[in-house]
Amino acid sequence: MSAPTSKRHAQHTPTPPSPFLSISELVLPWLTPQELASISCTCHTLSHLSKLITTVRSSDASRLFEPLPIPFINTVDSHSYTFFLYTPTYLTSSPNFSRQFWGGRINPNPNCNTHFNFDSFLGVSDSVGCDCGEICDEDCSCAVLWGGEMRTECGTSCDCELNCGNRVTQMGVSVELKIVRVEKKGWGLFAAQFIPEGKFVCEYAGELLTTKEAKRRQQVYDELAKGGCFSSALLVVREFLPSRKACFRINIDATRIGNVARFINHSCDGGNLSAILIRSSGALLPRVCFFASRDIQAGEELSFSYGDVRLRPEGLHCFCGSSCCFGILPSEDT
Ligand SMILES: C[S@@+](CC[C@H](N)C(=O)[O-])C[C@H]1O[C@@H](n2cnc3c(N)ncnc32)[C@H](O)[C@@H]1O
Repeated sequence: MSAPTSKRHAQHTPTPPSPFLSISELVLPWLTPQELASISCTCHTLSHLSKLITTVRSSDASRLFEPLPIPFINTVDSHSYTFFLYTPTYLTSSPNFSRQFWGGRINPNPNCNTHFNFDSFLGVSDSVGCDCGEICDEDCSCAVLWGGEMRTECGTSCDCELNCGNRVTQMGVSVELKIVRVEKKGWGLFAAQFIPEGKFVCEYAGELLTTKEAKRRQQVYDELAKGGCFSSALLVVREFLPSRKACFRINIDATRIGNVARFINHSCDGGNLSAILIRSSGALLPRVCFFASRDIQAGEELSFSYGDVRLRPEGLHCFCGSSCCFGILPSEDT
């Protein structure tokens, strides 16, 4: 005699997810917000899944690439998040992908939680690193003090490990941050905890461009900005030689692919962040990293001055709110 099966029990037996649901969960996180919006109109299940994806996306702009989640917070309008591709460090060539998995329940991204991809760096094969062992001591030859705007760290040509104290910019964003929608400025990056003066905040990550390509893109971005609904994030940093007659120029474009630094707004008073060039042993090019230039309280917006000021009457209005505001957003004279 077989045991009776209660109707209640039969109702609660978990049913395997339908192939449609499983495939949707794998495919939808690859879609852009526009594609998600149009697909969510087609049926109730896809609408529900799209909402879940939006919630996960707005809870972490970094898609698990950084040690801490960096949420989007918006009390100003209906934007839940902004869409871009994420890279935790600079890319020396244009990415060969145009989509990135973002917002699914299981993230298949193989780079998750690896904060620093040395392989993407232009290396110097015969460069000399330190041989301090696993963790460097105070006499480490890599820890040369160059003064305010440049520092050196251990890198690929060193024996030490990633948790060596002379690799402070190589572990990703380790302070709590949030991306907040601000009236008239779009999104802005804010401190979600107290950040002491001198603390590393984040790298400026994106596509490393030739100056020719940077100039071409800047012209395109300037045209698009005239339409009013476009934010570009192309940073140009110049490193002057001691003679100051020539300079080495780094162009990083975080507009299409970048990290949370792409949300840092301009402040005419210089803001609370300093951009410092970090040269790692074994890497040919320095990285641009932001450090707190003073103590920053939880809830303060992070900002810096957008480089050389070129006051253009037709430039965008500046809403930095500082007492020395020029009224016009500086833009790079490429
Ligand atoms: C690198 S993005 C910063 C993030 C941007 N707010 C966003 O929503 O993506 C630079 C753009 O932000 C805006 N922005 C930055 N600082 C600003 C300021 N002080 N006043 C007005 N707009 C600003 C401009 O549109 C500028 O082109």
